[in-house]
Amino acid sequence: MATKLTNEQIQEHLSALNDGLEEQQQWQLAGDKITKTFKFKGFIGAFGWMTQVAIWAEKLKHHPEWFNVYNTVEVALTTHDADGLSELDFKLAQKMNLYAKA
Ligand SMILES: C[C@H](O)[C@H](O)[C@H]1CNC2=NC(N)=NC(=O)C2=N1
Repeated sequence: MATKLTNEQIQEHLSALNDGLEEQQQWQLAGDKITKTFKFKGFIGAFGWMTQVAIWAEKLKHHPEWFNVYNTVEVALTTHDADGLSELDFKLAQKMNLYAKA
């Protein structure tokens, strides 16, 4: 079962996650969630990325909240079982960044 991170741990993880990313591409802390909007080349770009992420989400047993319109995917990550953010949110966020680059 995932453990809820402290505010200090969240700040550390967030800095590491956003390291080297332009401001537009950074994850934001929004209450008990981290959020980011991803843009792709068209719907197939967006949906292809979602498919890759979905396979990872199943592996991690950790699933995103997301909303897709055409080439845009709005993502919010949180750990429902922990009632806050856990390591798993940052693991999944890292994978999302990685697949968005490829
Ligand atoms: C049993 C199963 O692993 C849990 O219900 C998982 C599934 N996916 C999950 N995803 C997210 N985002 N938070 C959870 O607490 C969570 N729990």
